[in-house]
Amino acid sequence: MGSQTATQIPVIDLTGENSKPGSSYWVSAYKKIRQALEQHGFFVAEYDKLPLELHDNILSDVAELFELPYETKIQNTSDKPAHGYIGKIAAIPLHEGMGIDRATHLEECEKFTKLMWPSGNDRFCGNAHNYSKLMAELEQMVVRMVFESYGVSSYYNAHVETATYLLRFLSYQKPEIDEANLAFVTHTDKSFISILHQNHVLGLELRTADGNWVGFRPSPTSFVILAGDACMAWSNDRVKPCYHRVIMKGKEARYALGFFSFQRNKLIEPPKELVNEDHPLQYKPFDHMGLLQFYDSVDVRKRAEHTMTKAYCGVST
Ligand SMILES: O=C(O)CCC(=O)C(=O)O
Ligand SMILES: [Fe+2]
Repeated sequence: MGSQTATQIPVIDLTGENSKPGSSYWVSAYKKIRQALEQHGFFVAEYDKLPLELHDNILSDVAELFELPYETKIQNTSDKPAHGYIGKIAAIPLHEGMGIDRATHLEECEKFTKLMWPSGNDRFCGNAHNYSKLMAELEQMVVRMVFESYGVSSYYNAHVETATYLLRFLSYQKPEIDEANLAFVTHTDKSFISILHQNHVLGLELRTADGNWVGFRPSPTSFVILAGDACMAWSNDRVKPCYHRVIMKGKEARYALGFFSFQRNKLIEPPKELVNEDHPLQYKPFDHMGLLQFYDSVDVRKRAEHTMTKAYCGVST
């Protein structure tokens, strides 16, 4: 713990008894989480509920998934932007991604597995589903802490009821030339919260409040928690969304899992408690999928910018 390359990476221990709501540690942890999200838009959670065996198995499942033929992988389609197969992008040729929408539902994991392995792959399906359930628990713990830190826990249950989760499998092939290769462009996520987890290969970089890029040092119990644009808008601009990117170097492939929360069938708006004279209302109520579609419609260079959320649903001044 505390083993991150730069001192600026906030690491928050959510292991063991620490994840018990109401404990004195819980209160100090949510204060630190709020501070980290307001300052940098991310923190690293130390979390011990993912068994080491599942960590190892799901990452080898991801490697196996990307070995499937291209024709099979492109079957992973979605009507939602950035939810299905992504690959062969000229600017980031090392990257491929695939996704299971509503991955906490077993039938969605089954549907995906059947598409990829028509003769079945129970191990993959079970691992994807179990991983998603554990990540949903972690996401909900973080959201609960954020809501408590702002004194708006009365909104928490309704928020969780309308949450939906996307699990993405991410692959970055080893670069042919051993120099810094941009493998995922600098961007903020459009999610509410994102959780990134990965194998031992370095590459993920996060931008801190002072504008420095810091490298994430992975471990089986480390999870990067990022605030997305939707969380920024919900918090009425208190939380900062985190800019991040992937740079590949070296001789090994990097496999990672992205777990993204969204709100569905309900408009997102800042709780009235977060709007006052010092913090005038910044966003109109907005539909989360509408935000994704808007991002998908704007110029590709603008797509990575969190300011597009203002363009979509900002209150004009
Ligand atoms: O590979 C990673 O860790 C980052 C992926 C990412 O930023 C994303 O899918 O939004
Ligand atoms: Fe991202």
